[in-house]
Amino acid sequence: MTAALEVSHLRKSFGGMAVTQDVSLTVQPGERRLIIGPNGAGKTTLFNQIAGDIASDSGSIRIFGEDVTHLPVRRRAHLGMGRTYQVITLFPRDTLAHNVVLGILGTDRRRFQPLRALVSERALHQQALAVLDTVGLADRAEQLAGEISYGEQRRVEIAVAMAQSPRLLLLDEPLAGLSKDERTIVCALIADIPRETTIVMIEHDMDSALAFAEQISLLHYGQLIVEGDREMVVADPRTQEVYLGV
Ligand SMILES: Nc1ncnc2c1ncn2[C@@H]1O[C@H](COP(=O)(O)OP(=O)(O)OP(=O)(O)O)[C@@H](O)[C@H]1O
Repeated sequence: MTAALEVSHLRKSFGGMAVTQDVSLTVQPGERRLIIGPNGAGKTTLFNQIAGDIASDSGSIRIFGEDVTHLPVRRRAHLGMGRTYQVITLFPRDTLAHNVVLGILGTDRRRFQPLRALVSERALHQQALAVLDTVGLADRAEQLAGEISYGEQRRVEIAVAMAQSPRLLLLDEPLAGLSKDERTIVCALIADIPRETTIVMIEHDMDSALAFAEQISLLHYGQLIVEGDREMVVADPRTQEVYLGV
């Protein structure tokens, strides 16, 4: 079976500091993979390399068999890669509906055809309402993004990423900063994503994401040091020592 994501010997240094070091990782289609590790382990840098937000020093990245190592973010998105960011990226002074429209246009060809975009503005708005409806926020469509709760903003971001029907979705700490109740809602939203979408998720707080994780990779000082199914990784003494600090 062709892997959904195949990362081979990936490296990145910033100013001589090695942040990811020879990272290799394979994620199968439909898999739910959790990437954990202490602060500064290199998790977000690895995501930025996979998504194309930063160039890698060496190594390669394939999604569904296609070598995307040197492709820009937009081309990777067209091949089915979607992502959310650790820091919320919605425009706070813009309405939810308009934020969703911008998200949809991010990978949509209509973005490059202004005349047709005008014609389809109404259709886009309807599409945005449908996207917001998937996360129970259609009735808040005309509210400013900055006026809704942090957990609701997270839901909108995930809905926008899903609106592009990604085959591979990268979620960077989607539970960070959420209250217990908000975490429950966002976890349920992620659990409902169909298996056609493979998910790789970074989460600093392992407990919050444990139910999601089928396979876990532990990153420490830029290296994957433990990898396997949930029970195995949690029980591994290196996880206990490095990550849980016991
Ligand atoms: N653009 C950059 N320039 C210089 N250093 C960077 C850059 N991006 C990340 N780093 C450094 O690389 C290291 C790893 O950062 P990264 O954000 O990837 O870690 P992380 O595992 O995601 O951490 P956290 O759990 O705190 O989000 C840190 O020491 C960080 O300061």
